[in-house]
Amino acid sequence: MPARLGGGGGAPACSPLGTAQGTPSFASLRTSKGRDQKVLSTVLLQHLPFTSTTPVQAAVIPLLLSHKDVCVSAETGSGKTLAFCVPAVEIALNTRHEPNIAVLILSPTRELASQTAAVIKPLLDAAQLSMAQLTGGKPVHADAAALAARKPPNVLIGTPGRVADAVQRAAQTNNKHVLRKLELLVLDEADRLLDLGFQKHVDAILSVCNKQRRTGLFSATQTEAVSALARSGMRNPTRVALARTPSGSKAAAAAANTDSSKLAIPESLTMQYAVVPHVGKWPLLCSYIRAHANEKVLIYVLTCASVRYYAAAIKAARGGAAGAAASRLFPANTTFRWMHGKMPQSQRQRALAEFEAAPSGAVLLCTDVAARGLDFQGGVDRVVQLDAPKDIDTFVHRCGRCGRMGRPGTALAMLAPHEVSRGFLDVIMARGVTPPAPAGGSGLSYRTLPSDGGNDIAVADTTALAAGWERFHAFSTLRAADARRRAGKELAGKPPESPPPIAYAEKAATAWRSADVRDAPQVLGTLRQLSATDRSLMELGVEAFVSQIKGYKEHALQFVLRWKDLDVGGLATSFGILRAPAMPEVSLAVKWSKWWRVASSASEEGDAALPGLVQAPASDVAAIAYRDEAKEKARLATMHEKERLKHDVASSPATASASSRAVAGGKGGAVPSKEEPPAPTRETGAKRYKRELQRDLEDLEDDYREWKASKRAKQKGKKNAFM
Ligand SMILES: Nc1ncnc2c1ncn2[C@@H]1O[C@H](COP(=O)(O)OP(=O)(O)OP(=O)(O)O)[C@@H](O)[C@H]1O
Repeated sequence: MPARLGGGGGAPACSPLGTAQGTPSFASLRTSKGRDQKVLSTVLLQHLPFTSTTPVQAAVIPLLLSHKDVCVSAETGSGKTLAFCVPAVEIALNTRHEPNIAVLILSPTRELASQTAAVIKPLLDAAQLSMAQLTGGKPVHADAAALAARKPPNVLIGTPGRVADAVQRAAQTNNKHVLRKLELLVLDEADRLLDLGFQKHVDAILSVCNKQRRTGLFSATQTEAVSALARSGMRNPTRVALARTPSGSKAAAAAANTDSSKLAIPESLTMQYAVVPHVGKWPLLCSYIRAHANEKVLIYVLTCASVRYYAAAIKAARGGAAGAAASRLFPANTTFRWMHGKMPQSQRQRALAEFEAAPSGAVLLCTDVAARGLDFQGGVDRVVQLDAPKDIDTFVHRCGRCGRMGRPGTALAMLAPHEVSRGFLDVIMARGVTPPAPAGGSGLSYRTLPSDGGNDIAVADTTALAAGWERFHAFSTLRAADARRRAGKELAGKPPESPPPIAYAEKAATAWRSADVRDAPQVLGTLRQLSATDRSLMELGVEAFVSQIKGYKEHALQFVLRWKDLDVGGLATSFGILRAPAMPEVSLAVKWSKWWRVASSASEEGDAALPGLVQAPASDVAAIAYRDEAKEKARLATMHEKERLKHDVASSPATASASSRAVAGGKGGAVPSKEEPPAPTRETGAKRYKRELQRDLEDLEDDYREWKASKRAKQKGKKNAFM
C-alpha cells in the first residue's frame, strides 16, 4: 500500500516510496540530502527482525533521519512501531556519547508502552544503548532518580502521567530539565494522547522538551487535536498517510490533500455486523465462540464492571456453580481470560501473556484498554464488539486487532436494533470505513447452542422474556404519530420519546426477529441461576448494569447511540439481574413501556413492570446469600440489627399513639407502611395498576439506594470506568 506525503509546502520530502512492485529494504533507505549515503548503521541493520520495509516505514524512517517532523496516519497493523523505533535507535546511536536522554516515546497505555519496549529493546541491546520504561509499578522517585543520574537512559518509554511526574522530580534534583537535549519525541496513538485525560501531562512534557527536537505523531486515526498540534507545536511537519482509493484498489492519493478524518481499514480484514437486541447478545456470542472453538477471539465491552461481571459469572460456572449448565456459556476447553484498566498491572500483563500463549481456542474479554496499538503475538482471528464503542476511531482500533499485515481476520459488531435504525452504520461509512456486511453463517444463530433439554427459566418466564422482545420490536416499528392517534385522549400530549424512523427500524427488526429466541434463555437462564446462587455475583450484575447505562449516556455519538432508546429490561436480563435496581432510567423505561402499550393497543395481559426482565419477588432477592461465609454472616447481622431498630421504633409509645390516630382517621396520622398500602374500598383496574407500579418503584428505589451505599463504600478512588 503506497503512502502519500504532504509537506508543509506540499512537496514530498524524501525519495520515492514503495510501489506496487514492493517496498525497499531497510539497507537501501536513503535520505533526500545524501542519496548515496546509507541512513541506518550496520549494527542496527544486522539486528532488525525484517529485511524489507513496509510502506509506512519506507516513508517515515528517512524523514525522521533527515530532521523532519512527521504526522503519520496509517491503517492498523501497517508497521508504525518499527517506523519510529528504527530511527529512534539510529538517533540514540549517533548521540550515545552525550549524557542525555535522546529519545522519548509516549504511549497511552502501559501495555502499549511495554509492547514498544519489547520491540525496541533487542535493537538497543545490540547497539549497547540503554532504555528506561516509565509505566508505574515502582515508586516514582526511583524512576526520577534513574532520569537524574549522571548517565541517564538513551531512550525513555512511558505513559504521559508517569513521565511528566518523573521528569519534573528529576529536574528538581538536577536543577535542570532532563529533556533539554531531546532529539526525538514520538507520540504513539497521538489522537488518544491528546485526549482530555492526557493533555495536561503531554503539555507539561512538551514545555520542557528541547525545541530543536524532531517530533513524530503516529496513529491509525487522526483527530483535529492532532492537526492542531501539528500546526502549532511542530516545524512544518510532513504528513504521511496510507490511502486506498474508494474502489479499494491501492493507489497513492494526491500529496498534501490528506483528509485525516478518513479512516482506513486493512484489506485483509472482513467487517461484519449483526443486529441483535441486548438480551440476545450473550446467547449469540456463546454460540459464535462455540462455532469458532479453535480460534482466538477478542471481545470488547463498554465498561470495566461489565468485564468483571461476565468474568466472575464464567469463572463461577466453570467452578461448578452452574452444574452442567456451565457448558452453555463458553466451551470448557476454551482458554478464557479478561482484562480491564482497573485490574492491577501484573494481572493485566498475565492475562495478555496467557491469551497470547494459548495455541488456539482462546477468548479475551476486555474493555478499550486493549483496543489500541496492541499487536497480539500469535495473532487474533476474530474481534467481536459486543457493545458499540465510544466513538468511531475506537471502532476502527478495535477491529484492527485482527487482519494485521495481510493476515485474514473478521471483525463482527453486534449492534442493537435502535443503533442500526438511528444510522450507526451510516456514521461509520461517512468516516470512510469499509461498510460492514450483514453477518451470517456459522455461529450466528441461537440454535447452535447445546441443547441439554434443561431450561432453568420457567416456561412462563421465557414467555415473558419473549414478550419483552416482541414489545421492543413493536416500539421500534411504531410510528409516533400513529401511536398518538391510537392513544387518543388517554395519553394526550407528546409521547415521552419518539421511536426511531420507521423504515430503518423495520429493516433492523426483521433481521433479529427471524432468530429463534426460544433457545436464547438457556444462556440467560444460566446467568440468572448463577446470580441466584451468589449475592456477590448478583451485585456485580447490578453494578455492570448501572455502569452500562452510565457509559451509554457518555457516548461520543449521542445522536445515534441514544440512551433513551435502550431496551433497559433486556439489558438487565443480559446481566443476570433478578430485580432491576431503582434508578431514574428504569423508572422512565417503565413509564414509556406503559405509554407505548396503551398507544399500540397491546394487551395488558402478562405485562411486567419492566418489559424484557422477569422480576423476581423482592423477598426472594433478599434471601440470596453470599457464597463467602464471613460476608454472609456480616450481612445477616446488619439485617437483624435493622429489623431490631425498626421494631423498637414501631413499639415506642410515640409511634403507637400516632398509628392509633391514623387508624381512627385523625389528622396527622402516620404515613401508611409501604409494605401494606391501605386497600381502597373500590378500585378500578387502572388504579390498581398504578398502585402496584408505585409500590414496585419504591421497592426498586430501596434496592438501588442500598446498592449505591455499598458501592460507595467499596469504591473510594474512582478511576475511569470505561477502560
Ligand atoms: N517490515 C516488516 N515486515 C514484516 N512485518 C512487519 C514489518 N514491520 C512490522 N511488521 C509486523 O507487523 C505487525 C504490525 O506492526 P505494528 O504493531 O507496528 O502495527 P501498527 O501500525 O503500529 O498497528 P496499530 O495501528 O494497530 O498500532 C507486527 O506483528 C510486526 O512485527
